Amino acid sequence: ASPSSSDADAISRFQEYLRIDTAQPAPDYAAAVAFLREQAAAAGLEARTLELVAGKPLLLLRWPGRRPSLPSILLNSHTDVVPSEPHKWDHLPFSAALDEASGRIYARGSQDMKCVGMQYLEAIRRLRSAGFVPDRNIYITFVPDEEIGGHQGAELFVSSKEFKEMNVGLVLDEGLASPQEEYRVFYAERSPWWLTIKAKGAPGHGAKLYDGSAMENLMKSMEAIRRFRTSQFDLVKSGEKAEGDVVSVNFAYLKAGTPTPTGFVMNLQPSEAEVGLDIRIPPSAHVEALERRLVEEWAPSSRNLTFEFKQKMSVLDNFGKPAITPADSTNPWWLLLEEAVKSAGGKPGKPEIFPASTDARYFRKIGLPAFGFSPMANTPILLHDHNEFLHKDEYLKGIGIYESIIRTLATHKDGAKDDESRAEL
Ligand code: MET
Ligand SMILES: [Zn+2]
Ligand SMILES: [Zn+2]
Repeated sequence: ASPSSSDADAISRFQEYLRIDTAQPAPDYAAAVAFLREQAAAAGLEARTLELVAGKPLLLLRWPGRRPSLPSILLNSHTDVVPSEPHKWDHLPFSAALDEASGRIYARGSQDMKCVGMQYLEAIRRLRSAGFVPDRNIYITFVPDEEIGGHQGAELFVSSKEFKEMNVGLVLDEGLASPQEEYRVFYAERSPWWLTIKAKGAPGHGAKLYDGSAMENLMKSMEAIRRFRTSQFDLVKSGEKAEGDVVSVNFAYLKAGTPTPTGFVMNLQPSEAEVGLDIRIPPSAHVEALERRLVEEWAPSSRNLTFEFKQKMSVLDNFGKPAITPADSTNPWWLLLEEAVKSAGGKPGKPEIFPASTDARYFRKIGLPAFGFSPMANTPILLHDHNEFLHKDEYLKGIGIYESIIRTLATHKDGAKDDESRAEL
């Protein structure tokens, strides 16, 4: 096949994966795994489906290395995607429509992160047909449930016997699109806290001004939360701090009022009100201070408020230190990754803290180095947004970047005596 026809085939395969509806809360994991197993077979990979939790398959692929005792490389991606509001998109989120005029492929998951999973497989196909054989074992995992916290996905997997037998030395997981020409690389991430704050208060006539209503109790909290949010956002706006270095707080939902079949009662002040918060905490944050702020300022029981965590992840690893992967010359894997991106013609950016959260935290927690990287340059950041898209040429370029990365990381640098750090890998 000519290079252009194989590119067209690669695009079609990407579209096929994108068309599988794996949106939470009811992802079609069976269809995704069936499709990916076919792709793995075509790439000549060994495949196992681990059902660590019934109905939540985790696909584990292996490209055996010449020297399987060396630490292996794990290329991870998640198969689930976040929900969407289909009617608000220009192209339906699971149509994977290729807009011929612009070259954009529109789909939920086109950036987050079905692109990366398929690019791993396409890169391996190409390396194989070029006759490349890895020194190390290369593992590729497709994990469930990342978008709801990964507890029955990556978190379970890292403590499985299958994982321990893999002798993983380095993990690659997702990053973010970059509107500039530099590819973004992430060495740590913020930890998510998802919590609800509930207010109770005296009900009463809608015409009456009085203290201690549920709405008033909750609004005072929301004002305090907003002041804090503004203080953090200002640090980003002024350029003093990066997005991943501040605490973000956003309101996810509001729930209050007395519903009727035709709307809400207007002249009744409700006895309960509730808000949902998405908070992200950088590895360096003073967590105790934030917890105190929550108890004393945002949800004080004195104002009839209670809070409940739906998700509370720690910023620390198993040794009590911030879970970060060194991204400098002390880490030979970092040097190899940078070199591989450059030699494929890409520009790696300055390493950053991922502002959202990924499964990489579970690998970092147990002390493994993990980098977040999704090769999408010159692309607006649209994950979790309407009209998420990836340009087909960026997708194809990304395959080339992974060819270089996999080739470089898979190759054991024998006799690199001039470079002590490398000899350790
Ligand atoms: N990746 C998702 C996010 O950052 C889920 C994180 S786990 C709570 O929102
Ligand atoms: Zn993701
Ligand atoms: Zn996501």
